[in-house]
Amino acid sequence: MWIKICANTNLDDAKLAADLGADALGFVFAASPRRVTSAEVAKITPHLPANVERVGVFQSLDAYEIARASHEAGLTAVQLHSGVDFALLQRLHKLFAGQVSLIQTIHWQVDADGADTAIVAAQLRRIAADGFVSRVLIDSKVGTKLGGTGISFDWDAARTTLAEVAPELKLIVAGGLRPENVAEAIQRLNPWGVDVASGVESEPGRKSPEKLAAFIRKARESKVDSI
Ligand SMILES: O=C(O)c1ccccc1NCC(=O)[C@H](O)[C@H](O)COP(=O)(O)O
Repeated sequence: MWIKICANTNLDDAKLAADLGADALGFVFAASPRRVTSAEVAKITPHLPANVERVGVFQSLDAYEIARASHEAGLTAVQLHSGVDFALLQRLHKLFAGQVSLIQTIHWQVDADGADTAIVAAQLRRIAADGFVSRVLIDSKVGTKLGGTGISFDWDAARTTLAEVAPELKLIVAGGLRPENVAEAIQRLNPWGVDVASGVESEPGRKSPEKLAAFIRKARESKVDSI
């Protein structure tokens, strides 16, 4: 199970998450109480173990701005967190030429009445067909809020779509995960990875060492139900 601890804002939290066994650390460049600049991230990334991915989370920037920020911050992956923009994916795929990997976020509207199933399925099929991205992060959209919501989407409604539509994609579940529910999310959705921001914080932008340790341990220990 691949584990990403997102929305890191300082070196101590990032190092602790890496020491506890996180596979990837996220840095939010989008509008957020946890927002960081590329100059701030550039002071953190050189101190992290080489095998830990450094993922920048971006919204509403063009390909050249994302590439410049990634280079300055020392990122190894970029997570596109606004709607799916296939032209942007294609440009970044070409610009990065395999040096920085891409993660596309798809949002599951928390207050939708089933309509999201068809939208998410169509996006997954198109992403798989285009082949620019192998990892897709499924996050909750709450009203107009696109990240760091602390709210889970409807796992039961999503279960069949996520399991069957594009099995070649590596799916990462996010949105409202906490130490208390990450095992259940893994059992029910059988994702390739999990991602958390607010569920391991003591306050916005500060990680809780106890919650971090518990989240990573529970995610590592989790077993999957047969779907
Ligand atoms: O974390 C944020 O504040 C944030 C704000 C705007 C866009 C993305 C953001 N986070 C990106 C992530 O990958 C989060 O881990 C993901 O949204 C889950 O957050 P949470 O529900 O708090 O675990």
